[in-house]
Amino acid sequence: MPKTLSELRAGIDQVDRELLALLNRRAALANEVGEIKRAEGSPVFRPEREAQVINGLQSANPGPLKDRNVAHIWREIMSACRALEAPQRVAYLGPAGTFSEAAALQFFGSSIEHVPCVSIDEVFRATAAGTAEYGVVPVENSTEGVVARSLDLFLGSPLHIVGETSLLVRHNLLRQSNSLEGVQAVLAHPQALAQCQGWLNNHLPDVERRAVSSNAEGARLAAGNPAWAGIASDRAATEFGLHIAAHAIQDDAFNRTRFAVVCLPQTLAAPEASGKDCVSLIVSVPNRPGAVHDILVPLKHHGVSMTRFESRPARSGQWEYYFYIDLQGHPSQPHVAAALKDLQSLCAFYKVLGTYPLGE
Ligand SMILES: O=C(O)C(=O)C[C@]1(C(=O)O)C=C[C@@H](O)C=C1
Repeated sequence: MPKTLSELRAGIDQVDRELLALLNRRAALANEVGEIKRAEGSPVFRPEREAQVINGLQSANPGPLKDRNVAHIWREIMSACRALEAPQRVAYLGPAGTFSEAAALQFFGSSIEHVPCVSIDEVFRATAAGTAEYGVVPVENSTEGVVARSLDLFLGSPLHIVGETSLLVRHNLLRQSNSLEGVQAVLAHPQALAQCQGWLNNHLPDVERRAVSSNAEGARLAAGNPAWAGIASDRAATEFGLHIAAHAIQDDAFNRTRFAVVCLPQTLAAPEASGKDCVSLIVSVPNRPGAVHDILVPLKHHGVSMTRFESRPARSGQWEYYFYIDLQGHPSQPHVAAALKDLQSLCAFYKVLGTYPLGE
């Protein structure tokens, strides 16, 4: 005899009570961990431990819950437990409703103190000055390429990278009404205007495109003028009380942005190995033939995979470049340590930006 709806709901109520008791037991344990950390003066946030918890649960997950939902749920549970130990202040490019805020929430969960900043420079400054313990900055977009300002700021910054997260960026056209009739200007961050140019050319070809400091700022302005539209996230629509006049208008359906999580080394030292890690470096090589080729040789020799290789002008006027390199692995692994040592010996400039667990 199949169970009735009310019997099934009674079953769910029972499980929820058990889950509540278990979650509170977990929170009490985290509180005790917090006391030990306070006594030791060690950091509350431990990204490698959180990565291990999630990886372990995903490997043990019998379903029917999907692995990515398991990750989501436990990130929130750990965020709540972490906040009991001590709330973490996180800086990002604001205002509320930006993709940077969404990335901060995806990485840290929702139990954080928000420190919205007016620019990427300000995120670096606020984090270096201790106004925030952590900063979240965009580094790369799958349609538009590198976020040059972030890469340039890394060069002279005391901050290092302790984590990464990537976000599927879905842009919507937001305005006071839910039609495209009468739009006279579209206001958004230049990267969003670029990521939606095909759609704008097709649907609003003669409408002015106006660059503003962030997509959330465009949405805020569109909320005050019926002839203006913004390009921003679902969250921004809710935040500013706007309609979504067109959904997912980005030209690339799989448009993703990668974000780096940064902090001062004294806030959190380089995370220990989680099993799936990455090392980010900035190097420059002497200006001579074959120098760029030579820095790849130790990687091949020691069997280390390179997952990223970007160049930025060194601004010396000499056609010199800084190379931003991501390697797979952790310096505690002998083959990675050996490759880094050989690589360093070939470089005119060498800076480890960070070692951290690979993000989602
Ligand atoms: O294991 C710890 O160090 C904890 O503080 C517990 C916990 C968790 O909730 O599992 C919370 C915060 C840390 O970032 C890592 C894990």
